[in-house]
Amino acid sequence: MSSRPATTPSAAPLTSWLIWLTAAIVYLLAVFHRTSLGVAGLDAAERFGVGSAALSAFTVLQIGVYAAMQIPTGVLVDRFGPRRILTCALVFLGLGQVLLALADTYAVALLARGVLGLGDALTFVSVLRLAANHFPGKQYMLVTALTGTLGFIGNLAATLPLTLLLAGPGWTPTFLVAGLVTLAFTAAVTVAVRDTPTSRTSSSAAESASEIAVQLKEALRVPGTRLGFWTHFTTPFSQNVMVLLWGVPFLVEGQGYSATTASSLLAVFVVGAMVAGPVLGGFIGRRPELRMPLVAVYLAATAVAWAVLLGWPGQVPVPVLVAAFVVLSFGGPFSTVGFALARDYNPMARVGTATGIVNVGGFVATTVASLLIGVLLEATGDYRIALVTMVLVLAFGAWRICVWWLRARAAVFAAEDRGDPVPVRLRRHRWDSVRTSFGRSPSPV
Ligand SMILES: N[C@@H](Cc1c[nH]cn1)C(=O)NCC(=O)O
Repeated sequence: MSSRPATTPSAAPLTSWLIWLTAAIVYLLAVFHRTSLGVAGLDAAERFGVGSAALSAFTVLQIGVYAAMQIPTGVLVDRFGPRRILTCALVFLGLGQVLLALADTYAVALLARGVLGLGDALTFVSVLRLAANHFPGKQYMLVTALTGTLGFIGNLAATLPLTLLLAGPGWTPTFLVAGLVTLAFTAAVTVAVRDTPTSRTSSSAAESASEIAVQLKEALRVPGTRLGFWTHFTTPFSQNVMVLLWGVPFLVEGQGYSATTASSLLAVFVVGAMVAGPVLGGFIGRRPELRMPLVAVYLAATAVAWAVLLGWPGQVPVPVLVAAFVVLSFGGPFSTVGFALARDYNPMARVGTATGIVNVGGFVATTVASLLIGVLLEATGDYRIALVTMVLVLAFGAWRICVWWLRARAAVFAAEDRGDPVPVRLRRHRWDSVRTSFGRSPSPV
């Protein structure tokens, strides 16, 4: 069973909130830097004399670095503590952006985005690991959701304000200042962040490669980690795919709306997630036994939203699009359930590793769905057919959630039967005996 400090208070003190806020601002900065090429893409193409294929290499590199680093980040943060890893993140983010500000060749710019991607990859899991140290389980969902909300503020800052700065002071001053401010923020982290309520830094003993492999295997063996992975796989990808890539083309080419209407409609995703995150996080934190039933209801609502979007005859009216996008925008907030599962079902020393594993889920679903949509669109030229991918990925994820939900419940009941403490009290149902059909003996909670 998970080891928790015996002294965890029922509500975190103000200092914990200030420590979290400092760390969450690092995430805000990371999302700002991550999304800054969205509006700077055309300037980049002009500055470096490259076309759209070379531009997309920036995104591919960034996503590649982010994905490859999630599990190593989890391991590093468990080993060296979030304070040190967040400081490294700021250094990479700041140096990357300074390098981009001064870059005058495409190769240097690509290197800059790679360095920046490394900093970005180190951030989110570190913030959650810090939150796990400072907040009791019932506040963790809220804190995770609020972290996501701060990320959206970083995203918003990288839209109109950044456009105005690029049009005014220009590329070099804008990115130079952004990079230097990020580097300077290391001072705030050094002064304000404490890894745990009782110590400035925390680190585990040096581990060999084989011990790290065991730690990873142990985290993966826990049904709660797997359930978290599939929950994070299934809930946020609709929102991500629409916002990051296919939303505007679907609305403009597939539905015949203007580019302005399309980008205004995409704002629904940001506003919906920013509002829903804290509300959902606060509620689920108080009623953790309801989190998976609510995820199930949300996935059913997502399926209905896609059925309406894809089945509507002719152009989908704006109010219907808004309603469907509001539903899809709750995917980010619901994805935080995955991180809460990682925290609740793993010992504290392994929460970073488990969080890294869970974070990979959303990335995999978003990438697979985006690529499949592109392939199907190329083959058929029909957005409705291409976007059926979303329903298929949703159905696959929902199936995996069902499998691991039953396994996680079986592990909780087995722990209860042994007299072990469990993070969430569940009520047994008749269908809980279905677990035997999956042919697994109950794994550790
Ligand atoms: N699913 C997001 C987190 C989130 C919370 N609310 C809305 N989104 C996520 O996994 N983020 C990882 C990152 O690095 O941004």
